[in-house]
Amino acid sequence: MTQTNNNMTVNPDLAMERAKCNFNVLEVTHIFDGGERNTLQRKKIEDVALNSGASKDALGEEHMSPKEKYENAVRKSCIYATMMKNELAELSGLESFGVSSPVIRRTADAFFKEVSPFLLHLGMFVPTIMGQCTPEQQSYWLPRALDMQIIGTYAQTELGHGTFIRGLETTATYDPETEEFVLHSPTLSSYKWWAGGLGKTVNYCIVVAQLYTKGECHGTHPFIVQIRDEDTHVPLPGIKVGEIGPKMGFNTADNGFLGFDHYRIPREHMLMKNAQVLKDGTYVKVARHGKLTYGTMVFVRVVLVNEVAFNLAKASTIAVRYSAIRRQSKPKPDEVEPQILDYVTQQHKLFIAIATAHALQLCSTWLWESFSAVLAQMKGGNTDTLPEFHALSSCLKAISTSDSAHLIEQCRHACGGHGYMISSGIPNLYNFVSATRTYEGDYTVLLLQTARFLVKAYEQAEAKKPLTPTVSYLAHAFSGSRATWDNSPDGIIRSFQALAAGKTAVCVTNMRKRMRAGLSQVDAWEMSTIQLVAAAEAHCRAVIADTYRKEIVRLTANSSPNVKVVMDQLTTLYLYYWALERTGDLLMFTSVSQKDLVDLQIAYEELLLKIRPNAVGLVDAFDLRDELLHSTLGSYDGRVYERLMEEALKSPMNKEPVSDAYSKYLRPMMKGKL
Ligand SMILES: CCCCCCCC/C=C\CCCCCCCCCCCCCCCC(=O)SCCNC(=O)CCNC(=O)[C@H](O)C(C)(C)COP(=O)(O)OP(=O)(O)OC[C@H]1O[C@@H](n2cnc3c(N)ncnc32)[C@H](O)[C@@H]1OP(=O)(O)O
Ligand SMILES: Cc1cc2nc3c(=O)[nH]c(=O)nc-3n(C[C@H](O)[C@H](O)[C@H](O)COP(=O)(O)OP(=O)(O)OC[C@H]3O[C@@H](n4cnc5c(N)ncnc54)[C@H](O)[C@@H]3O)c2cc1C
Repeated sequence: MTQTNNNMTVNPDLAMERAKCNFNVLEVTHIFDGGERNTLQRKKIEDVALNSGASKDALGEEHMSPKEKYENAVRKSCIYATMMKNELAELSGLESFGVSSPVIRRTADAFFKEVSPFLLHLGMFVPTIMGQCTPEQQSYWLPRALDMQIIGTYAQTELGHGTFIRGLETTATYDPETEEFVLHSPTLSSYKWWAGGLGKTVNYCIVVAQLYTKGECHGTHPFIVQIRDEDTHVPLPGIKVGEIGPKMGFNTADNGFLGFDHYRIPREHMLMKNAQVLKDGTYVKVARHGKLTYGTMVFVRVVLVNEVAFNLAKASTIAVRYSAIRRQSKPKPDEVEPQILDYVTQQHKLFIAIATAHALQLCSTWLWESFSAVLAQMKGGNTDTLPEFHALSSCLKAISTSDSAHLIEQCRHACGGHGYMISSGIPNLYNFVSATRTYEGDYTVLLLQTARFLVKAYEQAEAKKPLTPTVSYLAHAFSGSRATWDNSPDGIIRSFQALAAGKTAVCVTNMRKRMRAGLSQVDAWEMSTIQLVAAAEAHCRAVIADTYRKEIVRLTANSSPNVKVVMDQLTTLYLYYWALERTGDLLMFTSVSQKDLVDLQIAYEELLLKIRPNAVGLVDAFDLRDELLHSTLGSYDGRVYERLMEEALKSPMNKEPVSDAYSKYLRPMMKGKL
């Protein structure tokens, strides 16, 4: 059944797939990693972090009680944090450990099937200190946080409000007598809720509260607040803190609640980069843009695009490898059962997942570079590019998380019944990624932020004013004719832009009509929000398609011919897939004909067949070690059935030949003695 490859026993179907792959897998790995240097660095980090075996558990997390799971996650977080401070810090070339390294973050996934209770410390607490403190505050807090002498989280959301930050109820009232802020939770709905690590792990947190001074409310501001004793870890007087209970995922992250009873903190604990309260209580606004206190959220939205691309790469690796070893049905009676990867419907489910992982990975790098440019400009006092960036990061966060969650679920469907096993790895990926659609700004809410920007840009285009780069296509929205359909990649991208422009135009027209009919601006906007969300989605798809195409052309300029071909096939597949998903829109806003769409469908199906021989090579190119996949179905060697059985035998239910439930309940019932 199996054959040996590099001292590893490999399933013969997988070995056959690898033999027929016609491109250089390593070259594609370099493209995905952003260059050969990054691949080498990633591999070194993975070797140091994973070869010691410290990431492994004797008993699978899924068989532990919630308390055991949590304690095990803390244990491994401490091991990993220590590695990050020592050997990994040097390897990742960082002066201080971890904060900007997605590789370090991704490697951590080998340690946690769900997430680390330190995720919010590194993902939001530290970034907030870096982004919202004055230099003096930073020099005090940052070294302590980076060295993990203190552990923190980001407590913004309350029981009553998550989306609407301006509606938060926690108050921070300045007392000039003592030069302190008094934090208070006036209602049940004002209790902080959700912050990761808050339940049991952290001793500090960033608290976002309504600032009152001299009797006036100045809106929400961030404060750094100690909630537990630095030595005993006991919650401090005036603090009510706990864990919020079981969730769909994130069950090792001890998400918590927090309430304050007139709890006092020193004045200096307000994070004062963007606004200050002087000793006498005078409020001073420093920032040139009103929303800079939302900066950590923007940072995380950028990071999340990369995060979900990585998780989608994992799910597609699992599902494609499994589909190569799984044989099912007998369409041709004289032949052996085919690999399920040979079914065109299976290819339709899976190849878009591979292409989307590439599209999002490349977009995330581009987004990160744009973010760095915006930050550099803001350092010089210029916030002009922030609105466009907020619109861009909002829609990319919304669409990338939503598409990834959908495609991960599709990967599960592609694995049939076995995909439903926790040991397949896919349920944990789905539970993690489906939360990303909600947190850090819900899908609809963020698309509506992008829509605000689109409508303004449309009005600028109408007035023939200059447009910012990502919406420059709106300048062509007033030609009066429908965009010409052309099925070349550039032609399809132009059509996606025409959809976004057309949908935005419809929204503006409808809102104006509604206002003429007597609705207020707010109500006219509200009545148009279904279409506004659709316009923002179309805009985002145009941005992703354009960026993916441009980046792949750039990155493959010096690639070998077969790599160029397979990367071009994936990009084209992405464009065809989304054109076919949006045929109704194309008929509305472009000159596409019924025949064009029939031809496009045929071209799409032929493309699936062309990609088919390279499918396993493409997921191998993601270069995800088995430790990161945590999957019985997706391991490199394809020993799926052996692993499923090994995992089943580990179930505590199999420890005893007869369950206690037999004598307690089954037997009495069956004997009529219950
Ligand atoms: C050691 C162990 C191992 C551990 C392993 C880790 C290893 C780590 C290694 C390295 C670390 C690297 C980092 C890792 C990172 C990992 C991933 C991170 C995962 C983190 C997990 C996070 C969990 C979730 C956390 C949260 O959810 S926190 C809470 C988030 N909350 C939200 O997002 C709320 C959403 N709501 C809003 O943003 C706003 O309320 C709103 C919807 C935007 C509306 O705001 P508001 O009402 O104030 O404004 P409007 O009136 O609507 O608009 C007024 C104008 O303002 C503009 N605007 C709004 N927002 C912004 C903005 N952010 N920037 C700029 N402009 C903005 C808006 O457009 C309007 O403009 P106008 O011109 O139209 O008027
Ligand atoms: C796993 C997880 C971890 C989290 N970690 C943290 C954390 O560490 N720190 C923290 O502060 N928070 C955290 N959160 C909270 C998270 O940020 C919020 O749940 C999220 O921002 C959504 O807000 P909400 O729950 O208030 O949803 P709501 O705003 O109540 O949304 C409910 C529904 O109403 C819709 N809706 C709301 N407002 C509008 C509108 N204006 N227009 C149209 N539709 C609207 C939404 O689209 C959604 O469908 C976490 C959440 C989860 C799930």
